[in-house]
Amino acid sequence: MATSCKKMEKIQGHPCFGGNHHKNGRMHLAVAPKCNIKCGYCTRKHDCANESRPGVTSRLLTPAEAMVKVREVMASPITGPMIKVVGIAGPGDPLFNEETFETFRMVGEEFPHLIKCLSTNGLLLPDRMAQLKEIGLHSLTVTLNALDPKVGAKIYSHVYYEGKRYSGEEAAALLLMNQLEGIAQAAELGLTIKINTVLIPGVNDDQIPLISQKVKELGAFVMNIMPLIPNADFAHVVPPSPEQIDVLRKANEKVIGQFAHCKQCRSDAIGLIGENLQLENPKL
Ligand SMILES: C[S@+](CC[C@H](N)C(=O)[O-])C[C@H]1O[C@@H](n2cnc3c(N)ncnc32)[C@H](O)[C@@H]1O
Ligand code: SF4
Repeated sequence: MATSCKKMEKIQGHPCFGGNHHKNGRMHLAVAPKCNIKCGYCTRKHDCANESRPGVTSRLLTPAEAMVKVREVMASPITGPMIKVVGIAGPGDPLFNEETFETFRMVGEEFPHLIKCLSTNGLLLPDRMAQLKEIGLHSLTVTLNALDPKVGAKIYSHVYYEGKRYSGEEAAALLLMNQLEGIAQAAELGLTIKINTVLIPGVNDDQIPLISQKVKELGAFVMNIMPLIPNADFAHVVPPSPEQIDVLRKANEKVIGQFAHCKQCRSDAIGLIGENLQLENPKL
């Protein structure tokens, strides 16, 4: 399907989907604390202003507090002109928190020109797709680390779905089924889809080419192969070097476009990619 002009315009405004990342910024709203799965590399316990990695936030916001922040950021001469995207990326899983939907509704009413963007592990994508359509989501990022449930079982210790806790291969297979179905539905809806894949050396190396092929077929726009930040169960794993990531991206770019500017942002980052103006100016 050809990408429409309106869609292209929005993609060009989005720094995390190949848009101009020197000019266009994003604002993450940390309104989603709970998560419904457990990735072996994830830790959300620390709150350190100097630490910049996914899952870290200085303070959780309620939807009303998030709106106060959006108004301040949009009114500021420093950030107002650069912010094109409002994203919800945690610190937990946005689809598992009602606050995500409430916040997007309020943002849409007051700032309809801001691009709405969300990152998820994908478990609830099929269940939440109608709501994502209703709030006018534009860009969706899904983290997909394995196509083989045997590999998935090494990454995910449990999955909590419809009131039941799953573990092992059963958990990984359930997560995968919903991720693939969710990506297909999102593509059908016309969302711009990025796939995050965390490279965990010795665990999911062989999954990367399979994932790139599969998500291209399903209609994803771009892939973001990210290096593991050694933490939690994977604290002992030596992370891949930037050169290794580069080689992998090059090997897969013929299959699907590769995003190369990811700075593995915090859940409350504001500014250009790699920047968090909030930390420099807590008033923001
Ligand atoms: C902005 S998203 C958060 C949304 C959702 N919780 C998820 O995991 O998809 C954060 C991204 O950083 C990844 N991430 C979290 N901890 C990480 C770590 N220690 N090393 C590398 N990537 C990590 C997640 O897998 C996800 O792709
Ligand atoms: S889905 Fe995201 S928030 Fe949940 S455990 Fe994994 S990385 Fe952490």
